[in-house]
This record gives sequence, structure tokens and C-alpha cells, in this order.
Amino acid sequence: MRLSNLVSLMKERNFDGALISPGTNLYYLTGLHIHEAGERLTVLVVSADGDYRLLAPSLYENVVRNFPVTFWRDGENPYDKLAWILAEFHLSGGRLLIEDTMRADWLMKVIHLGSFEFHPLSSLMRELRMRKDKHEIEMMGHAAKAADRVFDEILSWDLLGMRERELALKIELAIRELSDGISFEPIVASGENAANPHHAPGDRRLRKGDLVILDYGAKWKGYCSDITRTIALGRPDERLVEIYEVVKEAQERAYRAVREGVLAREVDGAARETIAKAGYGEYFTHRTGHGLGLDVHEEPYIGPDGNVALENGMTFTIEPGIYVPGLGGVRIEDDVVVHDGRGKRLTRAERELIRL
Ligand SMILES: CSCC[C@H](N)C(=O)N1CCC[C@H]1C(=O)O
Repeated sequence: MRLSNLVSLMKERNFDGALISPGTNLYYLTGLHIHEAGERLTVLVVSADGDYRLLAPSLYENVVRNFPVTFWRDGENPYDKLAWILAEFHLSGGRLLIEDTMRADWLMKVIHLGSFEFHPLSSLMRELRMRKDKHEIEMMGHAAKAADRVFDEILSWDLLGMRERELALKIELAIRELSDGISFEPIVASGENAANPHHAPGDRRLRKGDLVILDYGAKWKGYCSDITRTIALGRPDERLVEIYEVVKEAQERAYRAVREGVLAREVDGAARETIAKAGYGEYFTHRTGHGLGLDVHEEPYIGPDGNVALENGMTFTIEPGIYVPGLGGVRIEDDVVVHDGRGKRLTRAERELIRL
């Protein structure tokens, strides 16, 4: 069904074929779990006539079943086999969609298999994947619940004196116990490190007076959650408490701005305006959110340039933040789905400032 939707869209937009290497698009279209093909050429060939065939290393002989496939063995030249499939599908030239993340060494060889005009596959896949169906939203709900439960667990741990990297590892283990795995490496940013939105957890020990940003996510059947909470240890600086309230208000206003038909940039604007009015505009250094699904970052992006009109079934994060160099930072993030014309939170962990 999903493959035939792609084929219909390809025909509508005058594309002749598509070459899809392993990743979330391949999984979305086929349900096949081929995550890490490494250096071995693996590619799904789709023609606008509706033909499709996977070319895969023989390592996958016991994995790929009931799907048209050509296997190649180590020692063979997989590009010869790819050329045969392209010839069989009458794809010697024309407009070809290419997986955006295809390895450059593969692409450099594919270029010589015909006289193609290449286009990014994402230009079509974004339209197919942006609106989630009921099943996908259910999976995302499970992933979000796992993230909420991990937050409750974190609150029961003795955090004082723990290193950021130890806490990140504990969070990862807790996620793995409750789900299919992590959707990205957890961020634990304490004290002044919290001024870096993508801080890599290090050796700093958590101490009294810290605000600590915890940003992590779980996966369920391929679908991601992504949550951020900022907690206080002891009595933080009053400026940080004020910043916390501003971010909480910005997150709530952006959430309330979510409506069917509203542009993504209007949701971003609601958060940005709240933060700017409080005098912290220059310290909100990133977009308000991003689409969430099989990828942790996907369309629709909720930023100042977000021109996607929101529709029921779209899922994304709302995660404004304020980051003051030398002082610290705050970020609060929830996963949201547009449901019955308005926003509905999938993550529901406590948003009031928790002081441990
Ligand atoms: C995939 S790592 C970052 C996860 C995080 N929740 C996130 O998406 N962001 C943190 C700062 C802004 C935002 C981003 O757009 O990267």
C-alpha cells in the first residue's frame, strides 16, 4: 500500500524511478528491518511502472522473505546486478529519486549506470510520512509513555554527586528496559553546561544549586519519542527560576497555538514572542520544535521559516529553551499530535519545576 502510494506520487510528478538505500524510508515502505547494511550495497529499486526489487547482500537471505529480492555474495560486483535490475525495469535514464542519505561511494558508482537526473527522495517521502495514521500514532503514544515513565524513575534516583555521563547511562538503561531502545543518545546538561542545547554528557558531577536539562527518547516499533525536562537540585539561582517560568509559559503558548490549518511558523512565533517579551529573545537559539516519527528529526519543522500548514495526524515536538552562557539553561519539551483540529500532548510528565 505504502509502495503503491509512492508509485502514484512518482507518476504524478513525472519521476521514472527511485533508488532507496537502508534507513527509515526503506522501513516505512517495506517493513523490512535492514538497518545497518554498512559498506555492502543494499538498495530498493522502484519504477514508475510499479515494479520494485530489493538488491541486498546474501547476509539477509534469512531476513528478507516474501519480497522481490536479488541477493549478491561477497566477492561479486553488486553494481553489475543493480545494472541488470535497472535494465529489466527500463531505467537507463530519466528522472531518478535518490535516498538523501545514500553513501557517496555508492552514489558515485550509480551515476555511471545511466544518464539520470537525480532528485532527493525526501521531496516525495515528506508528503507520505508527515501525516501519521492511527497505528503510527498509537506506536508514538507507547514511545511517549515510556519516556514519561523514565522521568518518574529518574526522580527516585539519588542524583547529587552523580556524573552527567553516569546519569545518561542510567537513563539509557531505563529506556531500554521499557522500550525497543533509545531514539538518540540522552542529553544530560548540568549547571553552566545547560547553556549548550546539545551538550554531550561529561564528567561534571551534579551539585546543589544546579538546574539539569534531561533530554532523551524511547523507540517503539521504530517510532520515536523525544522529551526534555529541566529539574532543580537544591536552590538554584533566582534568575534561573525566572527563566524556567518563561520557558514553561512559552511552551504552553506554543502548544495552545497548535490548530489544524495554522502554519508551523505561527506555533514557533507563539513561543518566540513569549521569550522575547520577557527579555530573553537572544538566548533562544534554536527552532521551537521538529517533526517526530520514524526519525527523531523530520518534517514538519516548527521554526521561523516553517511554512507547512498543520494537519490532523502530524506529530512534532514543542521545545523552547533559554540558554545563558556562564549561567545555565532551561528547556521543556513535549511530543504533540494534531488531533481533532487541535494539539494533544503525547508526553505528559510533570512540567512544574521539580526541586530535589
Ligand atoms: C537528536 S538530538 C537532540 C534532541 C533534542 N530534543 C532536540 O531535538 N533539540 C534540542 C535543542 C533543539 C532541538 C533541535 O532542533 O536539535
